[in-house]
Amino acid sequence: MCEVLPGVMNHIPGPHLKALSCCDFVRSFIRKEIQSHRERGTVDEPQDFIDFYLDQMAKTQNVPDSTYDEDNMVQSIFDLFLAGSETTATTLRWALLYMVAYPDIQEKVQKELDAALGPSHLICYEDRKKLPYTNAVIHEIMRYGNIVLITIPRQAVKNTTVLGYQLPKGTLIIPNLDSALFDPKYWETPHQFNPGHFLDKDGNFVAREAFLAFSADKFIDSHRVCLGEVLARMELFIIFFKEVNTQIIFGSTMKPHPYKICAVLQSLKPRQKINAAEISMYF
Ligand code: HEM
Repeated sequence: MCEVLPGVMNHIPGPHLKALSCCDFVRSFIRKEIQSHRERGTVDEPQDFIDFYLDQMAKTQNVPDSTYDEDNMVQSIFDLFLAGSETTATTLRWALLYMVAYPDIQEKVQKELDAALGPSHLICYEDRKKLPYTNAVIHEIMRYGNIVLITIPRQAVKNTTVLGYQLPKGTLIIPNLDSALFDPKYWETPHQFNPGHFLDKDGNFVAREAFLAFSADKFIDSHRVCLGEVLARMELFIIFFKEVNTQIIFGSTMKPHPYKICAVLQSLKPRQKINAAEISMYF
């Protein structure tokens, strides 16, 4: 309703007003950032997204119908915040919960980390190649957590065929990722948390065709994918490592119910599972 009738909804009381005011807050923060980039004047040597966008705005200022303007830049940055923060944070909340719920798996991850890297190692994304079990656990957290049930709605730009179905130009397409992530045709035990889904018989990591947590593009021949997939994979790997190795605790996605968790610093105690009761936090 807010998108269809924004003028009206702004005047009707209700919880959506708080959400709208939070959006306004983020947009005004972004505008201030853009202003400070303008004042810093680094457009000749662009350092980040805002610099590149300002550069592009300058280059296209005489191009009729150019879509590079400040309002679009604000919305693009807003989208990156929205799409990029809640998704990763929610996945990490599932990660913590599953590690508590499956202590045997947590222990295997810790053993693999200790054997491959040692407790004080500074992790980098490349290290995932030495950690097939940990990598498989992260993938299984994403599959089983299934935080984005359906993707962003898309529209067929021409008459097309998807999985044998004829879709005329203009058809609205909403891929259901949930159905692929739990499809018994592709997963041996779809309704169990089983890192073995991503391991071969020798314990090597294997990518799975039906792992569509970031997009359904492989199946529907779409060019739209998650823009932040690589960043998200890196963040998840590094923060998950930190969670398990040091036992640090920490919108529209499938979140776990609020839970209480306890964390014990590895440096203070002999290595143990996340289940002791020294520090507790609400999420
Ligand atoms: C666990 C983390 C994440 C998951 C599971 C996830 C999942 C998804 C999914 C399923 C889509 C829809 C793709 C489609 O329509 O086929 C999407 C789109 C998108 N994601 Fe992510 N995402 C994650 C993290 C991120 C991060 C870190 C960023 C950026 C910093 C990001 C930016 C975007 C953007 C901009 C789109 C829209 C792309 C477009 O419409 O062309 N995502 N994401």
